Amino acid sequence: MTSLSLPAPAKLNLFLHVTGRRADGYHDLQTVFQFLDLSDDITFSLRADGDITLSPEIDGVPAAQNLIVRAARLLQRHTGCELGADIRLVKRLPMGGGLGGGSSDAATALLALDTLWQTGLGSDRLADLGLSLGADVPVFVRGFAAWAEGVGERLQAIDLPEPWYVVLTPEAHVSTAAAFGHPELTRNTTPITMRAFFAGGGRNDFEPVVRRLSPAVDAALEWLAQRGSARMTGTGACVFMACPDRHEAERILAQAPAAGFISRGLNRSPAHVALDRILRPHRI
Ligand SMILES: C[C@@](CO)(OP(=O)(O)O)[C@H](O)COP(=O)(O)OP(=O)(O)OC[C@H]1O[C@@H](n2ccc(N)nc2=O)[C@H](O)[C@@H]1O
Ligand SMILES: Nc1ncnc2c1ncn2[C@@H]1O[C@H](COP(=O)(O)OP(=O)(O)O)[C@@H](O)[C@H]1O
Repeated sequence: MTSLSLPAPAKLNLFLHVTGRRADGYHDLQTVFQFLDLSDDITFSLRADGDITLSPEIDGVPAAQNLIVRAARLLQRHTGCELGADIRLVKRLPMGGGLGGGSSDAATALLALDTLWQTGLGSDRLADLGLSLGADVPVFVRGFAAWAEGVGERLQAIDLPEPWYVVLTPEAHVSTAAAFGHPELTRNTTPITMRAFFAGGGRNDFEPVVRRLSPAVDAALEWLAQRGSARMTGTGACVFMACPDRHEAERILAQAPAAGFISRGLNRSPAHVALDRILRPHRI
């Protein structure tokens, strides 16, 4: 195999609790991750000389800081692999919106290059490696919808309904570090059980602080909440609502005062579905 194309899907945090602050300054979380069928697409072509190239570059993100290139370099360093890759990125996921696009791109790079370079780490070790790039990378590497604890690395598969979502993308950039560092963030939410989540429990602890930081997020949440159960994903700025069907999601989006998209919730990452098809084309 000399080249490989894989999607890098978005995620939603169906709820997000901050349950404590750790000695290293990071925060313990409880969350549920589900994937969306909206993805970036990334093509990896083998190079024999060890170079990593990325095109096109993302405006404002130099290639060396792009999580795709950082993931590729990390895998090279970790395995001693002397191969390289030319990488083409089709970016569709809004950035900095709590949809996890950068982490998902990094995870897809780890999965694709582990295959293309035949470094054979597999998803457990890739997930450990990916954690050093970002707290959201492991769930994308593992590829199953998950109940998550710790900083998001302790994952347990969870079987969720796969509804159509309407997702609004208000014009706001909310820095993850600023949201975690906000003096008014609730940092001691009592952990809940999976049963309580399925009974409708859980919220996003970042909503109050992000609504105060961003009038656009506040307005989008207020508008969506008039139509059903609306929530913010991650540290924002995107907000979402599950709908009974695709038609209803389209209808709500058409009336929305902010830009957005509709997308299906998925319990299995499209990156894994695509990789399985490539590696095991004859399996039913
Ligand atoms: C909040 C979540 C929920 O899924 O999503 P996003 O809103 O970013 O999508 C994630 O936990 C975000 O993970 P990620 O975006 O990978 O964060 P990182 O780059 O690892 O961390 C950025 C900064 O946020 C703070 N941080 C992050 C995670 C965490 N559990 N505790 C923290 O205090 C730290 O100050 C860190 O330096
Ligand atoms: N491949 C990438 N795609 C998106 N963002 C990236 C990428 N590589 C690095 N970044 C940086 O990561 C930041 C967070 O991006 P993203 O993962 O889309 O948002 P979030 O963490 O809110 O879900 C971006 O603003 C950008 O500076």
